[in-house]
Amino acid sequence: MTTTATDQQPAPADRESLLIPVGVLGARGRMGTEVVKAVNDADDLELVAMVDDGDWLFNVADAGAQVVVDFTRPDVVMDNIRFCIDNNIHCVVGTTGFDEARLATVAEWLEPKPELGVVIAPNFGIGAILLMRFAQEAARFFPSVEVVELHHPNKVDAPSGTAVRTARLVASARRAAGLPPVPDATTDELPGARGTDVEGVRVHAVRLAGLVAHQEVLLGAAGESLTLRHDSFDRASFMPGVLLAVREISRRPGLTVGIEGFLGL
Ligand SMILES: NC(=O)C1=CN([C@@H]2O[C@H](COP(=O)(O)OP(=O)(O)OC[C@H]3O[C@@H](n4cnc5c(N)ncnc54)[C@H](OP(=O)(O)O)[C@@H]3O)[C@@H](O)[C@H]2O)C=CC1
Ligand SMILES: O=C(O)C1=N[C@H](C(=O)O)C[C@H](O)C1
Repeated sequence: MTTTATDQQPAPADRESLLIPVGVLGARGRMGTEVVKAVNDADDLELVAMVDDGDWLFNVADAGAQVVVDFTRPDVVMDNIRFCIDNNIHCVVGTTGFDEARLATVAEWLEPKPELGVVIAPNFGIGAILLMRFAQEAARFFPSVEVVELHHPNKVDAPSGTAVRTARLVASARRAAGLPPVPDATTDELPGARGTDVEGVRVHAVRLAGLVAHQEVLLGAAGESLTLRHDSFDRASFMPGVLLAVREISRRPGLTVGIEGFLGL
């Protein structure tokens, strides 16, 4: 029997036209390699361009990419986003290094293109996203809180984007609850011993061979502590979130930070 477009399954030619053409930036990197695999394995996506350092960025536009996934480096990601916006390509960005100023710049670039979407997510792992949410929920009940992130030693940025976002979310929940500063009597300290300060929350970064991406949020009150921990043992853990963002982004114009909303959180 011949399958036609009126049957349950679209005819092969129609099916091809339904595939989302995807380009990957940083395609030969640790995350990029995994994204290339995930896109190739997805029935509804088509990998049309792979670009890495030294490659011609115009390849993604020439190949007709509708969505670009960027896992490159903090020092190049802004140029990549600008290029995609100029070329009317939706962006799914996992690269770290975004502060408020950078986010505001991207939002400004998007203003003249109201149909375009850019999602910037410090972490696409579902467990990591839930950990951030749980930490935010717990924050108001505990006077003390610190964040510890642990990563592979090839990571160039510290602390991790996820840790910075977690600390900001926790700090915001503490402010909303009217909590005083975290108690800390330290006056005598070797540089770095207390980590870095993100909006009043101490963040510590560990780099260790054998690790991938891990984070703990330690919360303390009189006589008790709560430890929230997430482990990405394999970069495959980020792929369901990346693919969800690729599929959703054309329906989410403007700038989105984090994929919590895509998950119904
Ligand atoms: N949001 C999330 O869920 C996750 C985010 N990340 C973040 O993603 C980023 C990448 O991480 P990771 O894959 O481990 O890093 P890698 O260094 O393994 O990969 C980055 C790749 O991008 C390449 N690159 C550099 N400049 C350009 C450019 N201008 N255009 C295209 N490609 C370029 C690099 O080449 P070269 O090596 O020659 O510089 C490298 O191949 C980091 O910021 C990391 O923190 C990581 C995991 C999960
Ligand atoms: O570089 C990594 O590996 C990771 N980077 C992201 C971050 O900085 O938060 C996400 C995850 O932690 C893995």
